[in-house]
Amino acid sequence: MKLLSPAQTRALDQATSEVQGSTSLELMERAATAVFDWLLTELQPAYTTPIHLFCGPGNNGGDGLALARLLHGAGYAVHVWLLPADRHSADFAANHHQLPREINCQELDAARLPDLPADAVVVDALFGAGLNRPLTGLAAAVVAHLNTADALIVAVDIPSGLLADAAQEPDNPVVRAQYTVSFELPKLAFLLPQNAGFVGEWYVLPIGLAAEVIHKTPVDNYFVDAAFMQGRLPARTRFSHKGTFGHALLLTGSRGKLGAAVLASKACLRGGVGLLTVQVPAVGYDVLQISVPEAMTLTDSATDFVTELPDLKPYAAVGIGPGLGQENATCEALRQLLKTARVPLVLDADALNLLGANRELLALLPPDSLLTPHPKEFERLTGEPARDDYHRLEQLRTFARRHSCYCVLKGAYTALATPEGTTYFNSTGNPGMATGGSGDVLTGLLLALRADKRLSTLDAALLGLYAHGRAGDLAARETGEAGLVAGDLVRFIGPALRELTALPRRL
Ligand SMILES: NC(=O)C1=CN([C@@H]2O[C@H](COP(=O)(O)OP(=O)(O)OC[C@H]3O[C@@H](n4cnc5c(N)ncnc54)[C@H](O)[C@@H]3O)[C@@H](O)[C@H]2O)[C@@H](O)CC1
Ligand SMILES: [K+]
Repeated sequence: MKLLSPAQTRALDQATSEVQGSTSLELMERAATAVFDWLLTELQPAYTTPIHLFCGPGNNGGDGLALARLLHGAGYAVHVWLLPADRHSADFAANHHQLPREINCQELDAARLPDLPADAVVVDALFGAGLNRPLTGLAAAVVAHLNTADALIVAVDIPSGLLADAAQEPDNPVVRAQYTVSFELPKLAFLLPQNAGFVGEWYVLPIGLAAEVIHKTPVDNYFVDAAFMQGRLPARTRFSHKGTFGHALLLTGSRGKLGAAVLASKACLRGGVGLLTVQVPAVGYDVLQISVPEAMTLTDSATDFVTELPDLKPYAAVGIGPGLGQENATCEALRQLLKTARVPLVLDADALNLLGANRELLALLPPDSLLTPHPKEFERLTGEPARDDYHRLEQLRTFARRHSCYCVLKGAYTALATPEGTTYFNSTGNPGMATGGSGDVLTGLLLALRADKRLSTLDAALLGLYAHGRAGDLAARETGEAGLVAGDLVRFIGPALRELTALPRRL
């Protein structure tokens, strides 16, 4: 799915009306009906549940008024609170006019803000995508009031006070919703950790906006869902052989961190690699041979850490990082790898820390390398702490452009920035995956996909991130989130990839 800017969203609304020959008021009715259906299905309020709708002066408020009418018509106990304003949008006015007289509808007054019992549902329809400055005055007081109430808050389109695609000062008033119900496409704001406390659990409801217009709208950001992944992983043909899926080399492990080497190796094999050779320090020989018999093991001349590169000729892709440690001699091996490798690279963990500590090495990164830092590793790579999540995203884009690489930023909605400046946000995964070794599994899986000669760098990266999260979701069904360990992810890579595999064409 595409992530549109507020201006593009407005343009899409208008274009939809033109293409479909409908009015913006009809579109608003569709939006309100979608929220109405969602509320009844997901929240299942009792007829006695007090539902308080807080409506602003624009179309977000118009959505709230239309929703109040629908709820009232279905027999629910609604109460409408209006934010006084000099001007109202035309569709707000139309819905205000249509509001049945029996509905209790009052203007908000700073001196007498309404009591909101704990069993009430609050609908936040104060401001939506039209917000262009921080809330002040009465609107700010209402937001503060809602945030102290125990009632359940559902934000329409976006929590009021939150900007759809830009940062705001930490003390700006923003509604803290339990649920955010948005239309057609998600917003960038929903994907960033700093907004989680405002957005809560979010839903995107289809309201039939013009697909052909969305298709033509150029964007920088994508949300990677199942539909987006369709067709990216070709099925294996009967005559495929080991060479098709490549021979991967993994440089990994140091004394006490061979578990990382084992996890990454197993993930690479489960990721479908044709052949895997693992180079570990001498101390890791038995460990690897016994734990991962499917892989070939090369040992370094050093006992405790990796210091050398084997001949790189046989390999289709090289991965480096899991459990590597940060010895100087390891750094030299990394330098050699960057200088000599002519095949796709995947760099993770200590390989990234070494790059961060020796930033002159970044100039040696071969184009199209894939880096998989988490925020702390990314900060070491840039050397500049991010002001907030939006700034960090900007840094990620700049980094990928500057170094012509694909750079991941691991997190709840892991981001992938491409050298062309596009960012993809992964949709799979769960908090159970915040556990040691999870990243090593990702590295191994990505390495397998990069060794697969059928896949572009972008598809390999998207498939790896999506399948990794999906493996976590499948594993958590069995283990629960707390009980999930990285080894469980390895077990579910196969099923996750199977779900993604394109079915052969049929007539
Ligand atoms: N995206 C879609 O496809 C659809 C959107 N609709 C709704 O329309 C909304 C956007 O409507 P609008 O563009 O009218 O915008 P809003 O309803 O978000 O509010 C805009 C109004 O608030 C004023 N305003 C902006 N910032 C303010 C501030 N800090 N303090 C006080 N006033 C402020 C503006 O001058 C304007 O009058 C969406 O969020 C959504 O709820 C739906 O009705 C129909 C479909
Ligand atoms: K809102």
